[in-house]
Amino acid sequence: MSDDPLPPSSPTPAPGRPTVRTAAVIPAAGRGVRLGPGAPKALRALGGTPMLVHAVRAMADSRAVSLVVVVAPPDGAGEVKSLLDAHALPERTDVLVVPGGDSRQESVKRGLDALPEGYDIVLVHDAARPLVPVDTVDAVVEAVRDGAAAVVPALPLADTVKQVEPAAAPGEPEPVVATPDRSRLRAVQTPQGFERATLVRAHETVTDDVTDDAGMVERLGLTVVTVPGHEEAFKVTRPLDLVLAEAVLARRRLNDGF
Ligand SMILES: Nc1ccn([C@@H]2O[C@H](COP(=O)(O)OP(=O)(O)OP(=O)(O)O)[C@@H](O)[C@H]2O)c(=O)n1
Ligand SMILES: C[C@](O)(CO)[C@H](O)COP(=O)(O)O
Repeated sequence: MSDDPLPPSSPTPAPGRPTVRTAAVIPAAGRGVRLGPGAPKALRALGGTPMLVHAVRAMADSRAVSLVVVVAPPDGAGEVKSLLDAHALPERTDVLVVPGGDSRQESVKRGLDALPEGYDIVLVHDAARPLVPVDTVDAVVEAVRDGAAAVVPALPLADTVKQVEPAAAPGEPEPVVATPDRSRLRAVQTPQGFERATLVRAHETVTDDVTDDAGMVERLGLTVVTVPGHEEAFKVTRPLDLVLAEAVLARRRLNDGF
């Protein structure tokens, strides 16, 4: 099994600013149905190393992050713990493993419930985004440190987006009802960063199905801000994404000389 050395990292707190501790919650309890049959997605190999290990390292590579809470498949917490014990992480990073739930939202909530006191900034990062660069992680942390309640990495869209009505019956066409102004749309990634109290309140208050944590904060009526996302922070969702992730990793290894 390949076990790459850790790349160097990132931001030091501005002089005179109190150190605010940051934890990352990694929801990794999904099955990965869209990726096809196999082990739970987070445990599948990317460059010979489980995707989850890449994601944990991506968080731990940021000097801002001192605790990573991994939310494991419900019956797989022991396996995930052994897996992480077997891979190198920076000594400054503590890791907790907790069992997840039936939805991403529930898994994140379980991770939040396990967070010890003393962490005032929380990142939520999909295990399915194993290749997010450390600069993106640091930009999110910086924006929360600068006072934002919630921060998302965001990219402009390459495709035009259509809003459709559901098909009248399976196999029937979906009528297009609108073409939103693309210049004002963004595809958002993770890690998303939050003041801990805001994220906890969102998860205690919002009960409807929202596909990202920042969306839950929006439901509280609070402002979410963006920082530039990164193409390599894409989510491994379908089989082609895994091919792309392997190619990105191979290019990095070539550039890094190993
Ligand atoms: N019950 C769940 C469902 C999802 N996730 C996590 O949420 C992240 C984003 O979800 P997604 O990419 O949709 O993963 P899956 O739910 O595994 O994918 P699919 O919908 O194809 O099954 C992933 O890291 C996934 O492990 C989770 O922790 N708990
Ligand atoms: C959180 C997220 O990755 C932001 O783009 C996304 O909403 C997760 O969606 P999924 O369908 O649960 O993968």
